Amino acid sequence: MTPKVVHVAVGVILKDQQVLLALRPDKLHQGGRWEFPGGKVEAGETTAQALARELKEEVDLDIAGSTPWFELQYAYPEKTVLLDIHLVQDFAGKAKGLEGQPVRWVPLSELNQYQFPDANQPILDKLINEFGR
Ligand SMILES: Nc1nc2c([nH]c(=O)n2[C@H]2C[C@H](O)[C@@H](COP(=O)(O)OP(=O)(O)OP(=O)(O)O)O2)c(=O)[nH]1
Ligand SMILES: [Mg+2]
Repeated sequence: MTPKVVHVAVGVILKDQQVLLALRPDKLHQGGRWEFPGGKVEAGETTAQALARELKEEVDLDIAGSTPWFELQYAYPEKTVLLDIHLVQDFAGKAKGLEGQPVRWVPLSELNQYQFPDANQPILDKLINEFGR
């Protein structure tokens, strides 16, 4: 079987030492874990375009732009993901879970209380290193 890599646009949305998290529904891959909002990049889209679309669809935010931060590939037993992680610090709107999912602004100092998808550890480490205080 050819290993397929799923390209995912991930938004680390920061405001006042807080980051926006959303709870993945139980039935989804890595369900029951808190994620950085985002989703699969579709054919013909740039990562930035995919991210803007996903953030509007999932959490009702309008983003003015995003800054590529880093990429991370991770092999789950069932699929391999390429997380293309962008920072978002310029946005409008009030975050709400448009798909019925809980969303929460979480202080960076409290991130250790949340369970994330297995791939996410490097994102958390880098967040604390670069933005924590
Ligand atoms: N959004 C997001 N996805 C993550 C994170 N960490 C992580 O391993 N993933 C994985 C879980 C999924 O396998 C994949 C994202 O796919 P998804 O199913 O949420 O994609 P989507 O929003 O386009 O949803 P759908 O239209 O396919 O239902 O990336 C994260 O922090 N945020
Ligand atoms: Mg998604």
